[in-house]
Amino acid sequence: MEYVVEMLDIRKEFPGVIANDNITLRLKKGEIHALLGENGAGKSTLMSILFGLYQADSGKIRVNGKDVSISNPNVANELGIGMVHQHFKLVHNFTVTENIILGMEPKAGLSIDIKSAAKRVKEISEQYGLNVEPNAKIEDVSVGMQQRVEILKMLYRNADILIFDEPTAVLTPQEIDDLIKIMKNLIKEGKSIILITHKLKEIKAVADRCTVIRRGKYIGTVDVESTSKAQMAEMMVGREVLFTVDKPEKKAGEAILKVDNLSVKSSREGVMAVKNFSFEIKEGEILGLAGVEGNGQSELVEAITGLKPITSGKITLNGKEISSLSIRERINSGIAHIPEDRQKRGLVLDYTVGQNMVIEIYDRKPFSDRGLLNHKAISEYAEKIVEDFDVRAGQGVDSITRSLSGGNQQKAIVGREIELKPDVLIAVQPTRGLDVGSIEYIHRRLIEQRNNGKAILLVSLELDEILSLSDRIAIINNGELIGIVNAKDTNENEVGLMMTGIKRGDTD
Ligand SMILES: Nc1ncnc2c1ncn2[C@@H]1O[C@H](COP(=O)(O)OP(=O)(O)OP(=O)(O)O)[C@@H](O)[C@H]1O
Repeated sequence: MEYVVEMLDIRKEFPGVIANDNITLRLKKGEIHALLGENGAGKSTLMSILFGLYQADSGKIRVNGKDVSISNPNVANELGIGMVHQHFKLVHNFTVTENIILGMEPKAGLSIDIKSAAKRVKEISEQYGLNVEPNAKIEDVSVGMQQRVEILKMLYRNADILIFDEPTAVLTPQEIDDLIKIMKNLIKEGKSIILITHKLKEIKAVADRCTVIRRGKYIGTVDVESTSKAQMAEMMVGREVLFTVDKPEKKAGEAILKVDNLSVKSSREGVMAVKNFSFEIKEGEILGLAGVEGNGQSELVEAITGLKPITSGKITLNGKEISSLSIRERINSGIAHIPEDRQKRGLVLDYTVGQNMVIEIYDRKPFSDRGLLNHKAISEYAEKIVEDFDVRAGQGVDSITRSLSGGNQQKAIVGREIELKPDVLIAVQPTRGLDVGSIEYIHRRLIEQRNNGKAILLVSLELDEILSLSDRIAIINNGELIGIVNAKDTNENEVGLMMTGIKRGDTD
């Protein structure tokens, strides 16, 4: 049997949008098959249909050659289909093993024996090189490890058709390399994989074939080895994508944001997350903050935006100290923030897109006047953001935000914050989860802000992004400033080395 899964002419409509418009995808046994498409193209919907979370309006699914009807995820499991979602579904105060057996029916009359379950978890972990400790608590392990627990959960249920939905979006570069090895091991052991990712580099590194969809429609399936990244990008977006941004030379002006000797506590008792950290960002400058995840970047950003109190030091905006101002007062003074976690901090998912676009400024004129909301002004303002940033939503600004695809939610936040025209924009992972076309657009808008004399703090785990957008790069390690270098006179190797704590000159 050549194909383990055949999804034929799958159609799924939501109010105002055809998410899947007769899509066909065929997965061969033993291959890694990438599924590529713009934000909102319909990838998650298609995979949710395969996993039994949604029902197709029409079309056919065959598994191992047989017609099947996948009415819910239990049926998918019985057919050997497993899925690792973008947002993990683990219970934090349970152990790895407890999470893995959670929801499994005990065999008639027998309770599940945790000890033998832990033993089997260990065996599977060793067989696939997952390195998971069965008795560790989820709250104590890294995000990369949590993902491996999700992988183990599928393997424990004997899944051999594995769906990964943007698995690398939450991982550090090292964890990405490890995941690539794990996926290759899985294939060696006879599994077949569907991989959703926006990163063409990853598709090139692991996938055998790639199916491309655009606006719900099937565009084609290509052999990855003989197709270039540019060709795949063009199939996906429908136009040529430039992988570089144009950044004109510019002399930076006066310092807008100044951080002096800042120290911030970590959420772990007795530990400082940021230690005596100082830098400034000038008018017309992008300062990149590079570091391995968890080295104090989040706390630094929280301290500047007012989400977390500082322990000592000073933060000044346009010459005025803001260290003890509230979040809203800081926004009103000219700080905007694209947060790390769009679902927790960025958006209220049950509000409409329109409401979310004015969430920080609805009490200003013209959006409200003497306590009355001006719905027309709010809609017009929101519609402009949605149009400029190409936020695709079935019912435009009236769509409930939860119904937007992940990437479109991200574009909405980025648009909202840039549109505030802030003096300082704190942009944390601004392009996480975005397709290459949208990344290109957001990069252009960030550079435009800089060219207009605004200051930007760019926090990103993508070194390529830091190096191509920043004017200067500050490197953080273990909460300390390792150094600030000019982007023009450095490279990935040097910044990578500094991220491990080695100062410039230390190696001479
Ligand atoms: N439950 C829902 N209700 C209404 N519309 C929905 C729902 N789920 C998805 N959609 C719409 O269907 C379209 C496809 O969304 P989907 O999440 O499948 O895209 P995607 O390709 O996975 O995007 P991304 O790369 O941004 O994650 C989008 O326009 C989205 O707004």
